Amino acid sequence: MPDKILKINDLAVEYKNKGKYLRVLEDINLELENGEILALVGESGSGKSTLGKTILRLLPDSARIAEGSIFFKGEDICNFSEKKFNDQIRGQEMAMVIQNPQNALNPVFKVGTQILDVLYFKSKKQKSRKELKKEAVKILKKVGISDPEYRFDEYPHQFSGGMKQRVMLAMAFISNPSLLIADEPTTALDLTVEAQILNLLSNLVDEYKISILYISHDLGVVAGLSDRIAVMYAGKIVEVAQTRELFDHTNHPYTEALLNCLPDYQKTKKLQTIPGQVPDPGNYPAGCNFHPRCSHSFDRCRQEEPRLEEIASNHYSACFLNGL
Ligand SMILES: Nc1ncnc2c1ncn2[C@@H]1O[C@H](COP(=O)(O)OP(=O)(O)OP(=O)(O)O)[C@@H](O)[C@H]1O
Repeated sequence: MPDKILKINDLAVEYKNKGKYLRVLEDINLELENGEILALVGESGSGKSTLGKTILRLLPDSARIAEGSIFFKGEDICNFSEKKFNDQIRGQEMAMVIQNPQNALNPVFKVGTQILDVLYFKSKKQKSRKELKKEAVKILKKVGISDPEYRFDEYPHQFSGGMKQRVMLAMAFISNPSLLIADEPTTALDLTVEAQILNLLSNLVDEYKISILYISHDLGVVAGLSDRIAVMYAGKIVEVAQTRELFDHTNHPYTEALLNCLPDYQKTKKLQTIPGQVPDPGNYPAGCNFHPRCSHSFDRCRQEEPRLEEIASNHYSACFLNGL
């Protein structure tokens, strides 16, 4: 099996808006090793979710892959038919957890029934739901739901946000996927529950040895979880490095600005923001997309687009400051 579970080459994605395609992702090159947790970080609107949805083919009809390829376990999955992708990849080899589990769980069915459904399809309809109930209860227990036999017969609205996210993780792991795309799974939770879910995720990763693309707007959250971090801005990856390296030797001014925005719990400095906003697709500036918000920008940044370049071992950054 190839070392890289996922290899994205020169990917560009567009959404149709008022009859015109606008580019939302451009020049995306990313690789994910087996068993690696790669965090995708950036402000709202930078294109993180679009990338996750592109990999899992969950884009709306108004979107298209304009360029590039996505190799999963050595095969270009962009060439798979919808049926092949559905039968072999989505929900089997790749699973997803999203920010709001409320939207993923069906409110009219008991939580246990929804887990049973997943187990039933995993058994290729060979086992009866009665047989599978023991397994479902075991799974609920494994993800930290106390009193699982009783909880099995409850409805999603009777579960807290953290419990619902535990259930979503349980359902995602049932098919033993090789890749999990986690799109801000803890954003709607309070800090202590968030920490519990991150711990649960780490434990599941250790046990199942899967790869994770973890989408977050918060560098603080991914610091203790990810092996590597890719920072996105306005549809492009601007910096990629091992987590420790990214924090210790931050290169791109955008990454630096994101780090400066992390809350200071000692309260020794004021809460920082990045002036301005992520530009909308179709309104990207000439040159470097970040230059209007960058305090280090100079003439070249306004004229040319910087490309990702290796600035240290396995550390890539797209900034003209590196050439000075
Ligand atoms: N269905 C859509 N049609 C048109 N444009 C879209 C659509 N979905 C997203 N976009 C645009 O694509 C850009 C990237 O959005 P995306 O949701 O991928 O960013 P994000 O980094 O995940 O942000 P958030 O954390 O807020 O979800 C944004 O400018 C957004 O407005």
